[in-house]
Amino acid sequence: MASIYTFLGPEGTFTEAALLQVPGAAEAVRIPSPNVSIALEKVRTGEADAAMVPIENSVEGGVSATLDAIATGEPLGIIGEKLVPIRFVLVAKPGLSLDDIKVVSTHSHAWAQCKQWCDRNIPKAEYMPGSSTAAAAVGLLADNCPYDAAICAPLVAQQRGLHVLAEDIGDVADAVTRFVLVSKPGPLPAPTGADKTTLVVPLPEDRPGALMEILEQFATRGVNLSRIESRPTGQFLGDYFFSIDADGHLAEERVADAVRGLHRISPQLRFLGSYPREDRRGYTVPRYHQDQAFRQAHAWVEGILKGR
Ligand SMILES: O=C(O)C(=O)Cc1ccccc1
Repeated sequence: MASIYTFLGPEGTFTEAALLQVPGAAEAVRIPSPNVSIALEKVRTGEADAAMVPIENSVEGGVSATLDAIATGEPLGIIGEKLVPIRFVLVAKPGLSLDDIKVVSTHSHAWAQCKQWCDRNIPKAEYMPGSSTAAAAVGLLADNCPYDAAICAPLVAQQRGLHVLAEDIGDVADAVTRFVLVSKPGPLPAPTGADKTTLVVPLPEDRPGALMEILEQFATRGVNLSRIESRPTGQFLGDYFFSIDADGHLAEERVADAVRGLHRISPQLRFLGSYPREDRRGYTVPRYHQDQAFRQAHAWVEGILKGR
């Protein structure tokens, strides 16, 4: 287990709440980072052993800052995931009421998840992007803060004694955010039967069917995908990579075989990790995609080649 953790800070973010679910993290050293890139860089340089960062949520989809920062630079590995139910509160400078709110700051995903509430209750308020919900909330305590209110977790509002104007302002009652624990590449966590594998696959060539060829590698081996997102590489217009989560562990033959297939098509792919699913949801693998079927098929071909 890691002994020094970093996370998207400051104290009181949803990301810190996710980190505190990791056994031992509450007693370990926890260094806040001002953004996801800096958190991952601390792992690359060895300043931290592992970083907790948001990757996906049930309302907004993928967290682009994380998908991009993990896809480039010195390779990193995902060793675990945590799911956190998200509840938002609106905090404001003392003395203000809803009608006084002209500018609101928060993390872009929090804003997207409270948009309908804001349209209904503070329709004139403009949005000012913040690096995290907690950074926006704590900013209200500074002199000359350029915004009037922030959307954040109840925890940071309570910790900092902030003036709460409204509670439970999320548009979707059961919103959940998924966070991943990232370290330097190393041995994979053992397979549990309910695992996830994360990959970054650059689209090999701009030609008809290139994406279908990538998807076929999973489909023909019975590997289900739970997330696929395209992100621009930043090199030139129209150049994309795919960030993919697949059900299963690299130690399973069907996943390994799919990843080998992907490597033939897109040799620059990145394997980011195989790790236990937080929801422990297993998957049914038909007989012909199970390890034994792969091994028998392999042995059968070997036998023919050896003249048996
Ligand atoms: O800003 C935070 O508190 C975070 O941890 C990122 C985030 C933002 C919105 C929903 C979930 C996580």
